[in-house]
Amino acid sequence: AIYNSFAELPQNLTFDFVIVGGGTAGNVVANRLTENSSFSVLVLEAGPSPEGLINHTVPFFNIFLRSENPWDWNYTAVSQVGFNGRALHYPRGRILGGCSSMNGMEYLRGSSEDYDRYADVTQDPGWSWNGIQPYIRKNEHWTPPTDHHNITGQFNPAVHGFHGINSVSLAGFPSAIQNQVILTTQELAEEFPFNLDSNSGYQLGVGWEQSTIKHGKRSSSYTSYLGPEFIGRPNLHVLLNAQVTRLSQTASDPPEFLTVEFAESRDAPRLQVTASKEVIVSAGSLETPKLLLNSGIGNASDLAALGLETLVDLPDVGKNLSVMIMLNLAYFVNSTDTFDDVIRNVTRRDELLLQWTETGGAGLLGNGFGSHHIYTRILSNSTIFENSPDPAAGPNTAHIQSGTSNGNISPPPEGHFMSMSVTLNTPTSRGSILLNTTDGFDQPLIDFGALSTDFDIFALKEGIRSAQRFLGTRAWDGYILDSLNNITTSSTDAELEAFIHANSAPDGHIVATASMSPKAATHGVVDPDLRVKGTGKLRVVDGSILPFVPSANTQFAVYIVAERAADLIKAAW
Ligand SMILES: Cc1cc2nc3c(=O)[nH]c(=O)nc-3n(C[C@H](O)[C@H](O)[C@H](O)COP(=O)(O)OP(=O)(O)OC[C@H]3O[C@@H](n4cnc5c(N)ncnc54)[C@H](O)[C@@H]3O)c2cc1C
Repeated sequence: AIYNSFAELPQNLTFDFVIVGGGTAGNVVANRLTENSSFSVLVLEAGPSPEGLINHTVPFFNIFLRSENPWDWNYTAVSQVGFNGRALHYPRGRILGGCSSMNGMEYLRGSSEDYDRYADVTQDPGWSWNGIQPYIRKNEHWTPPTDHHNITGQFNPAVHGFHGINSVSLAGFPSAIQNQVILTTQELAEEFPFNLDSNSGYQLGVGWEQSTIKHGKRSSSYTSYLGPEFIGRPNLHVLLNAQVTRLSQTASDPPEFLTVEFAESRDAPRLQVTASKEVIVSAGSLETPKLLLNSGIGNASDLAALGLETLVDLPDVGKNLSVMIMLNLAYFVNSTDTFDDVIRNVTRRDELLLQWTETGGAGLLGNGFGSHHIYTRILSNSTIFENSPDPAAGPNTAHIQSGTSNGNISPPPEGHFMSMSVTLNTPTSRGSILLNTTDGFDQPLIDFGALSTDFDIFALKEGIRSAQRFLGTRAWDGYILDSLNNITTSSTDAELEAFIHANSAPDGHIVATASMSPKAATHGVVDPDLRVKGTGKLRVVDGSILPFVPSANTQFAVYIVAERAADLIKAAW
């Protein structure tokens, strides 16, 4: 069951596994471990349930969850030189389901080379593209779109799972720009070939957007993995409003940390629970390193500087942070059939919400805001590669990802738009998560290290130029009127660089703060079985263990990590 307070949790329970964080990964692990009725699991989640919160359920409304709100950790990152000194709000879900309860729902797998690289750098073939195939099938439940249109030619059924837990679907509402997008793939077929399914392992080209949406409603790790058919299991317990502040050492040689300290609020008494088998930290790429550091697991000199005793000297905790960087290009269009009015006109929004409610999820609101994804590479003879090695996982892995949308997600009061995102999928800049204080309720210092390499700036410039070539085809003639951002094909390199520093931002795809590495390696934080190095009975299972971002948004990779981790844990016990 799900409990709102510690007082509600039956006091006679004991737990084999305690999972810190009921987010994207944590709920998968909880579900899979409790398939074994002899395992008892407690999930401790800092936030509340999304039940009844319309902005979390209506897919299109995810755009209203990007600024400060009560279901967010409301982080402010440290000011970034690469962003002209801007200190940005950085959204993360503080709610059951974690970021899967508030993200953009885009379902993107990246390239097969991304996973083969994970296998290479960890020396564990289980993380390869072939190795993860069973977990793709366990996770994915392909679902028809709400309008039941003919989806032949919009995806490849052979690469999808139809019997998994988390729903994935194509949009159930046509986008007014979809024909122009497809025409562009014909007109500039060499640079932008149509790709029947960018999720096949071969991602390059232009594919239809797939989203974690079920019948016009968000499918998150909460709605799926803790769905009604699972949550009644007598061995599955989820405690909300329980923020874990520290893990306490319970054994040495190797050190174990089976006692978990948590509290319902900053000033509330600290409570404790002890697992008998393992503690699994699934608090996400920001809170996981913070928790390890607060528990004395991390770089000895960083810990000493805060007066913390080092119990396990693990220098890479919180280091190597890698995050994708994105820009949004918006263009005035010769049409009023865009979604801009849905965002700025409450009456229009209410009409559509009524339609969504009455039809059980149909219409524009039952979808995300994108239409297609475009994956491109920087040409291999490009000058940047004279001094910077190619950071992509392989020759078929995109450096840049773009998305087309029939509107602007933050439109000015007047005008109608189409927009193209430009995202750096292979960032080479690295940042860090460090403790600011030793209070588990305080925010960590989040330093993206953004745009600190020549490659990253070069790649974003190329991404803008590529978007301009995409929109410069006959397909868009007479439709695109003007650039909202004053970025044109005659903008100079210097103007593009100024635009990038002034406007780019990290997106939600952040990894590597508790990276996996080979078993014997002294670098990294977890081994390929996701055990924290130098400890016993302690694992990390979430986005933080990925040593590189895949060349795609990260929820898919996190679901797969969690599915495989659950199997590894079951096998161990
Ligand atoms: C705004 C936004 C949009 C995104 N859009 C997309 C998208 O469209 N497609 C895509 O693929 N990916 C997207 N992502 C990224 C993707 O959602 C994340 O990579 C993924 O969900 C992270 O999963 P996780 O399990 O690592 O962490 P989370 O899902 O963040 O889970 C961590 C959980 O732990 C809880 N927690 C943290 N600390 C504690 C503590 N001390 N005690 C108790 N509980 C704690 C949190 O509240 C949270 O529930 C987006 C992310 C954001 C923020």
